[in-house]
Amino acid sequence: MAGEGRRFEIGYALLPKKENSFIRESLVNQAKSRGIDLVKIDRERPLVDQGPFDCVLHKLYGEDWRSQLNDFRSKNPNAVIIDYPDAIERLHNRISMLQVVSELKIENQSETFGIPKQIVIYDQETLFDTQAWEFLKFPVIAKPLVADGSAKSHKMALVFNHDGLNKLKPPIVLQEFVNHGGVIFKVYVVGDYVKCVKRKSLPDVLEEKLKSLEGSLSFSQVSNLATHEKSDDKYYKLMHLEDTELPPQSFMTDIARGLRKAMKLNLFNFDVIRDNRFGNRYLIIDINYFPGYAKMPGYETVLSDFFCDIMNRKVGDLVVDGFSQEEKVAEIEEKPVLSCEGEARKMVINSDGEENETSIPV
Ligand SMILES: Nc1ncnc2c1ncn2[C@@H]1O[C@H](COP(=O)(O)OP(=O)(O)OP(=O)(O)O)[C@@H](O)[C@H]1O
Ligand SMILES: O=P(O)(O)O[C@H]1[C@H](OP(=O)(O)O)[C@@H](OP(=O)(O)O)[C@@H](O)[C@@H](O)[C@@H]1OP(=O)(O)O
Ligand SMILES: [Mg+2]
Ligand SMILES: [Mg+2]
Repeated sequence: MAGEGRRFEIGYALLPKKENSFIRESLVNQAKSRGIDLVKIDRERPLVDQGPFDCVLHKLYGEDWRSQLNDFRSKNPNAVIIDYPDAIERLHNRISMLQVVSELKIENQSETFGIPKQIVIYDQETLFDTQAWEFLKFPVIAKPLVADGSAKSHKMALVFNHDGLNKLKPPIVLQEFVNHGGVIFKVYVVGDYVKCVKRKSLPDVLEEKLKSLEGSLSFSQVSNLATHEKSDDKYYKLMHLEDTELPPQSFMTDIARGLRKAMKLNLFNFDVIRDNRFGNRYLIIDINYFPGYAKMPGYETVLSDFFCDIMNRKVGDLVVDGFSQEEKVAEIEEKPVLSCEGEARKMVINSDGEENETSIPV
């Protein structure tokens, strides 16, 4: 049970596609058996008139939703919001998304990590001014700058040479395509929990083929295939997914923890590729808020554990409302609320304190 006999109510607000994939009966039942009721938030009614929820779980954007969350927060100061809109917003821009990776410091002797070389292009002029981005080598991937979950924001192009530039529509990020053996690692983070899985990716591109290849190749969500689709997929077999070694778990966990703390987010995944040129160098190419957890085996248990931990304030370095527990503690009056494992925990107050800047550093 989440608490001593007490039940908790978690309200969720998700788009229909997400609701269908995530809110499965198996999850609802498992959470229920552990004292957590998952309740759909009615988008036709103000959030403040509903619940009162102990926690709001959401993946919705826009000003209206943001102000509804703010109202809810001021009326329910003890409720937890997973996650805070200002923290999520960083992931809606492919430059600010990866900035946090560049700033991350992790001590590791055997592996290194980083991001691919990239530049943001706002207009056609800069796009064709190759001097502006001469530090990038073909092939490059052109990604829409905005990553807001729309179909458009997932439309990418692999550009082999100058001819391929004509079809691109700024604002875009041009990112060096790094050969990585056709396999991508997706690292799912749920609070303290970290799980790395393999997925199919784009195949390597040989340098000598670059000139002869047509200008560019468009694609969308190449790694987002359901498991059953993969088994008969010839390409999937060709990539020897089975034979590919996962990156060291402790290394991925360190990166995940670092990102979680820096971004103040609990629910996200990040895409990692292993640079063929080095073998021990990993590049983070994408971070997604509230990804497809249902694709993780046993996701019901992982998520139910997380909900219980949140309700009992047991998540290590609990990140709620955009502040880590440590920051809250430094900033606000300390009030022990729940006792877990013999340790007094601090109450996390939904203060209206200084919110993070919403402007995106590019
Ligand atoms: N720099 C890169 N080098 C090599 N391959 C890359 C690179 N960037 C992206 N890819 C490939 O393109 C795919 C899509 O890129 P990315 O993950 O940035 O897009 P997305 O639409 O945000 O994906 P998601 O569905 O995970 O949100 C990746 O899964 C990977 O296969
Ligand atoms: O369901 P949603 O619309 O949230 O789609 C998300 C999708 O999850 P799904 O598998 O449930 O479709 C994620 O897949 P995995 O990384 O887990 O493979 C990833 O593609 C996110 O980028 C998508 O979020 P968006 O960037 O579009 O907001
Ligand atoms: Mg991705
Ligand atoms: Mg993405």
